[in-house]
Amino acid sequence: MYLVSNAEMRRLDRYTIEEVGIPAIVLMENAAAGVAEWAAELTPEGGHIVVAAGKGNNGGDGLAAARRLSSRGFSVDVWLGIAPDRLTGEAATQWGALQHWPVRIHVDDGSSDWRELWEGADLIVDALLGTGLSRPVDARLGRVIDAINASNRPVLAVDLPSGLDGDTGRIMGTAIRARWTLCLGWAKRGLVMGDGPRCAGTWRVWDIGLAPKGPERVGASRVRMIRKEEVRAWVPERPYDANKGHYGHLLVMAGHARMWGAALMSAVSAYRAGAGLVTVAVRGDAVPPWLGIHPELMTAFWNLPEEAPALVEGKQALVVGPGLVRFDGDVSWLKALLGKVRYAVVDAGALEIWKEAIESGWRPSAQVVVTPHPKEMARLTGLDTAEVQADRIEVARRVARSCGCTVVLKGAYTVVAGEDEGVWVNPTGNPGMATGGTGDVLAGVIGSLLAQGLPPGQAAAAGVYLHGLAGDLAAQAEGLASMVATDVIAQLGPAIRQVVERG
Ligand SMILES: NC(=O)C1=CN([C@@H]2O[C@H](COP(=O)(O)OP(=O)(O)OC[C@H]3O[C@@H](n4cnc5c(N)ncnc54)[C@H](O)[C@@H]3O)[C@@H](O)[C@H]2O)[C@H](O)CC1
Ligand SMILES: [K+]
Repeated sequence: MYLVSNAEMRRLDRYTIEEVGIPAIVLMENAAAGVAEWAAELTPEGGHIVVAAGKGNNGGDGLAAARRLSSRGFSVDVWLGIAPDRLTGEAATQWGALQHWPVRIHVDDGSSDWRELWEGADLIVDALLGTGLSRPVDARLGRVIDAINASNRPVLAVDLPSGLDGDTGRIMGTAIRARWTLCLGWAKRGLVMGDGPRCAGTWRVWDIGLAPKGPERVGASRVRMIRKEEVRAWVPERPYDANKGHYGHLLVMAGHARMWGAALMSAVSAYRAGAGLVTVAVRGDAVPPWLGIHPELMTAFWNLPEEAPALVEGKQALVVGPGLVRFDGDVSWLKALLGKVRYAVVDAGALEIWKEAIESGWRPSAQVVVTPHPKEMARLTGLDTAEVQADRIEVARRVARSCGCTVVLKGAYTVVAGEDEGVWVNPTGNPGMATGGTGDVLAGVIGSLLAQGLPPGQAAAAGVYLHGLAGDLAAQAEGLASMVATDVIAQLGPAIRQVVERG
């Protein structure tokens, strides 16, 4: 499923209308059918629905939905934010049609906030502004948006919560806080960035009949949500004659001393995600007692940085960094390491070292997946965290392009940017995953998929999807506040089963 910008959406609409020949009013009717369908599901039978309609096509969608909801037996009020004679195009057509249905109509007087109207609704349909938002919301419309929010009545937003920028997810002055959003045609980027997740509530995409080849034809940039079906196709199969050699050997170079748990969690997660063999590289020369919790793990020993590269020989992939602290000479050590393996995940403690090496002009022969969280990304790019968060997709894409690697920018709606400019956004996961160790788990899962032979983009996208899904299952079992990283590990198996098994 594509995630498009406002400008791309306009091109996609135009392509279907002008080149494919489906009239705009048909698309609007399709949109309205979806809005009416969901609104009807959300409202008690015969309940009271108030539609807030703006002056453009988003308002037109709302007017058409009002008509349909009235026909379905709901009591409908329509509020219009512009003098009716100033409506144009399809919205004007919808206004004309609406006059033949028994709905109560209110036209904005420019001064009141219509508080009582909103407070009396079982459901408010927000059709004030959609992809046409082009400037901050003015005082007049702002007053109404604030009153709708203050009413605390449930809101279903049409296409986008009004006031939210569809490109960036930024609130333009003020914005509707919707409980649900029906996104029309294609998903909009603003839903997964900035304030989008907070303003849009639960959202889904409704097919309004746009031509499926549109994104290719109009040259939409390749930003997509990761779908379960894709992940299913990527996860390696387990034929009856499988042996562990088919599923790769991963080396985990990670935490020691106070952060040994990072190594353990990465390594166990890698096994849970299907790796054939996992070796943990241990500083020192004795097997630490904590490794005994998981006797399926293998160990390799090293003391001096220059001993590290030899350990990766014969392994299909490497995870380096979780819980790792810096030590002298580490730039050349990491360079040597990334010269001896095909695939690597560079995470946490290794990211700074990797940055230094990259800035000196060096490029690894390994295909690298880096997994920064927003703060680490800020350090990598010299931006501040807010700047990273304000433009997650483009920041990730830029680093992927300039460093020649795959970038996983963690956080709500994790972004995966491939070397080839393709971007995936992950729909799974929840705020319960903001707990120590979940990043180590992710590094292990991606490393595992790399060891099993998935190319970096797929390993990263499948990894974040499965990791998030395991987190969702852990949240179901333990609750958002109580779940911990080992709960996520415990749910990796059920998550993979859910993806691999059809249905
Ligand atoms: N085009 C199509 O074929 C389809 C569009 N659909 C829906 O239409 C909207 C986009 O419609 P558009 O008329 O382009 O814009 P809006 O309705 O979002 O905005 C209306 C109007 O408002 C003005 N405006 C911009 N910013 C502000 C502001 N801050 N305050 C007040 N007014 C503002 C601007 O001049 C706009 O012209 C899309 O989201 C869909 O809902 C249908 O789905 C069918 C196909
Ligand atoms: K809207």
